[in-house]
Amino acid sequence: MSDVLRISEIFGPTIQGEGALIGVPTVFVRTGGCDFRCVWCDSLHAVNSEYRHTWAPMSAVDVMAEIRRLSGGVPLTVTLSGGNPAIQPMGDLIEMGRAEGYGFAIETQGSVARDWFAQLDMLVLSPKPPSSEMETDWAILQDCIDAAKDAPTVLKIVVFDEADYAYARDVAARHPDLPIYLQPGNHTPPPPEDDSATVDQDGIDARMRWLVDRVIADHWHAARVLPQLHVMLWGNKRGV
Ligand SMILES: C[S@@+](CC[C@H](N)C(=O)[O-])C[C@H]1O[C@@H](n2cnc3c(N)ncnc32)[C@H](O)[C@@H]1O
Ligand SMILES: Nc1nc2[nH]cc(C(=O)O)c2c(=O)[nH]1
Ligand code: SF4
Ligand SMILES: [Mg+2]
Repeated sequence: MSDVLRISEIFGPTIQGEGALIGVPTVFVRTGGCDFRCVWCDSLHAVNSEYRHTWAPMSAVDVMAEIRRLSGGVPLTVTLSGGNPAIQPMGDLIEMGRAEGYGFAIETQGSVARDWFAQLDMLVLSPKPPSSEMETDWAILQDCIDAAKDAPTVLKIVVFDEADYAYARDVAARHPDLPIYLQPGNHTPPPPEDDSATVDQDGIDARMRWLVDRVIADHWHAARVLPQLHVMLWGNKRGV
């Protein structure tokens, strides 16, 4: 139980604003550090190394104590996000929390597979479309799916444009058995030093209407299109 986790922030409970668990009360554990640099990342304070002085080294015991405090000791679903939480040793935290009745979901881009994915209540794989300027390693994405074994696994793709949409169709064709969620990109992500920056919600809504039209025109009836609910409610504010 001695592994150190690099933690950017622990906040909540709030509601999960994205994807399969949208609306579900959750505490977020946001880790610091990422192996990707998506051009439109909305969480650069947990990615860029110039912010690493804000990332606290914490033991799984310390993180669990904070989750317990925030949740009033009443078990809920904990969401591990980041940065990329898959580059951190999360196994002990998950084991400890599950023993107390807490559930664990993770948001990760599918670039690192871990044995402990099999202990999750929800693995959200969010491979990155062309607009991110990142490349997908399809073999590693498959390793992530395999590592999850029987743990519920879903795909969540951010879509900004036609090329991203084509990418999402490709991901769905490669993994027809996995539920797939599409979310419109926020083209006004917060600069890492100013999370009060305003969001162009009208622009995001227009992109979501385009995305809905696109899905319907293709008769892509297995797709699920959702907004970032927390962005609609609180804009780019951090910690919600
Ligand atoms: C900040 S990431 C952290 C977890 C992990 N690194 C990942 O990308 O899945 C959490 C989720 O936010 C999404 N996201 C990041 N920036 C976004 C933006 N500008 N618009 C919409 N979704 C965004 C990511 O695609 C991912 O699904
Ligand atoms: N409410 C809320 N929902 C979220 N879903 C994914 C988030 C993330 O940044 O990973 C996030 C977040 O930061 N807040
Ligand atoms: S993988 Fe996730 S945390 Fe990392 S840069 Fe991309 S969106 Fe941000
Ligand atoms: Mg976010």
